[in-house]
Amino acid sequence: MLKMHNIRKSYRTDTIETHALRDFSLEVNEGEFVSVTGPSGSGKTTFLNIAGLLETPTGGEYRLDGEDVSNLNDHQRSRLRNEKIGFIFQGFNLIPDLNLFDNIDVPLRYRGFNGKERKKRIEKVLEQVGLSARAKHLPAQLSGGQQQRVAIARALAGEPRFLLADEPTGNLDSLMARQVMELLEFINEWGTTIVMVTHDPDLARRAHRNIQIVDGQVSDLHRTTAPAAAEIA
Ligand SMILES: Nc1ncnc2c1ncn2[C@@H]1O[C@H](COP(=O)(O)OP(=O)(O)OP(=O)(O)O)[C@@H](O)[C@H]1O
Repeated sequence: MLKMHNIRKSYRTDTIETHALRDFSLEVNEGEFVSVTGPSGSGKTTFLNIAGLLETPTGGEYRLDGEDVSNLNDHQRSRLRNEKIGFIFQGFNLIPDLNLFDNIDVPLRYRGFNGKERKKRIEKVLEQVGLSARAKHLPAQLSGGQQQRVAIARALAGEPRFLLADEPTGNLDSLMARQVMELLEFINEWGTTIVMVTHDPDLARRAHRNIQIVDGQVSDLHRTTAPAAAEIA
């Protein structure tokens, strides 16, 4: 599903060039749940941003569903991103003035779904994350864990095949973190491929596979259980 070969990403400022990713190669199969760990500054977010087509690599090849997406223009990348990829961030990124229903509605409007289709999708995902009764609440009226579940619902409403999560439990206490992790595991069982960056070793171990990034490279591939892709095939 995701195949990166010798990806490089450098950031250049006036005085210094930082090599955030160096000869970074990785394959993620359809249906897998992959956790990504590594020291601060090792390139985890850079990898996720390239995987999610938010940034372009400086070099190397990236194939998504068999299509070479290494050199797409902004318009092509945002079209593919909207079609295939959902994002979850540490800070939830909800719009404070909009209730839950309307927060989830924003990307669906952008995608051009009609009102009936949007309502159907929003009700479905709110039910999936257990927050149907809260549709008219504002984000500030929810706990951190509930806000993250809304952010997950918003990502799911677009029915992405691929969900990218950057420290999704970083702002949560351990109970809420576990609940969010359980929700991600359910979503993965329903068929969505997940790549999750985390600093939490317990959560990282619960994925099918953990990848460590050190100095911009994959340092170790360690499979903890059989991949979901093999179960699906
Ligand atoms: N926009 C940018 N401009 C310049 N340097 C950058 C930029 N984004 C990232 N970097 C550098 O690239 C390297 C990798 O950063 P990245 O954010 O991917 O690390 P990370 O593993 O996600 O770190 P953390 O765990 O602290 O979030 C770091 O040295 C960082 O300073």
